[in-house]
Amino acid sequence: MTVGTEFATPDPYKYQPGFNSYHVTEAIEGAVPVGQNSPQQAPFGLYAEKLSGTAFTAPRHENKQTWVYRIIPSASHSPFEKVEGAKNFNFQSRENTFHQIPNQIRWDPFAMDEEATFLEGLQLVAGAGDPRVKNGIGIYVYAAGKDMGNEAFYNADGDFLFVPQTGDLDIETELGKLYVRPCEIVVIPRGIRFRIKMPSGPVRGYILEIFNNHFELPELGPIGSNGLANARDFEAPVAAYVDDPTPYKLFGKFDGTLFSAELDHSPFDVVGWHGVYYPFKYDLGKFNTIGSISFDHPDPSIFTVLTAQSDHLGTAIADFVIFPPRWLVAEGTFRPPWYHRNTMSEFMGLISGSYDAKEGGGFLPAGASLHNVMSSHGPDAATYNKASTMDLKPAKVGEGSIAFMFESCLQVGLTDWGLKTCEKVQETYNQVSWLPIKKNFTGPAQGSASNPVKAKK
Ligand SMILES: O=C(O)Cc1cc(O)ccc1O
Ligand SMILES: [Fe+2]
Repeated sequence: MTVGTEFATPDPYKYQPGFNSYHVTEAIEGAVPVGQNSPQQAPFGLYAEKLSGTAFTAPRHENKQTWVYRIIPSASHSPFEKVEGAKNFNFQSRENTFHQIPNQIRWDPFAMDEEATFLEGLQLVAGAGDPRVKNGIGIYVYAAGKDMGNEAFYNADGDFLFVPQTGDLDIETELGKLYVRPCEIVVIPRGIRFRIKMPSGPVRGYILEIFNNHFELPELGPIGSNGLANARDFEAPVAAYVDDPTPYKLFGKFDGTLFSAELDHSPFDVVGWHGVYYPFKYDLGKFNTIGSISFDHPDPSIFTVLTAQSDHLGTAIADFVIFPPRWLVAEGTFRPPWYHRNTMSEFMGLISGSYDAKEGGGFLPAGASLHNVMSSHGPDAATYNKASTMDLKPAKVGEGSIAFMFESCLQVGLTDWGLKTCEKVQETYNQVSWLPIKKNFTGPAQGSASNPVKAKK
């Protein structure tokens, strides 16, 4: 058995381990002042700057902030101007209305776009809520083939959780560098400036954006003090800076609208930092999967990697859930997911392989599905037929596969791009999956001798 994903490309960067850990990191020894945050003059002529990810007054266990020591303050840029008519941008702005549809939706694999930079190839597929009141989510796909060059981006609306499906992301952030491959995820919290290069060729993947709070590890309850995604396996970057007078264009997403400003230097000029507000990555291959070792199919919450809570304890604005390779041993049990309707909405994607509830095909790597609030779904006919008659020996499912779900308490709407422009929606998803399911009922016919109650017409 291997733990962690084996990658073809070695990771060129160093990291600091831990989830929500307090980190201190210096690219030049002594860049972070000793004993105080804001001395009259910071070391090496650096500027001290605070980056707040929660209200100043947030309780200690929630409080997230970082002090950065940088060459030029981040405020040194030209005024922001709205970007008009840019390629592809269809963010969650006031002008964008969603299509609210109760039907089950499934998409063929989203297209690659080798001509686009990450920002040009970022498409909002679905979303809910409003960034202005910090309540809601965005679900994106990205497809790109060009490095961002001297362009950087920050998102004022929320945190981004990237799920790469094709190609490696080399991400330069203010707080250091992260190299992220398919089967790894990366979170870039609100406000942190970054740019993306793609050293292994064109990239494609999914992004979950949350307007509320931040991602946390789920509670473990009776599981105990270890299991699922372990804190030690999350990795934060170490400080890395460039002292570079090349002009940069800084893009900002603010209320779903894209703005840009000019800088006369690199925004990646932080020489040292300390705090708990930083980007981080995680290898999904390190997830410690837990499941039923007696009978019945458990709720998928046992597969939660990260959760972003709403203000209602236990109800997530968005959970990030994975379905990794695992053993199924439950006895006397229909092992795939049950048929169900859920008060939460379920957006699913596939990084590689196949998914055990869709033996009939059609849910493909780089594709997706959406089962909205109370939209009925579950195994397709082929899956039911197989799983209801199979010999229940212990079996490994999902070998070489990894599916995931963004599960939200919010009803999710589709953008024009997600419903039409992408041209990937499968018109017959519902018909091919569930209409072929046969009636197996073996009870006595109504009105017969053993069941004299007549059916009311
Ligand atoms: O619908 C799905 O495929 C996702 C899912 C998986 C599971 O094991 C139980 C419930 C659920 O919604
Ligand atoms: Fe489901």
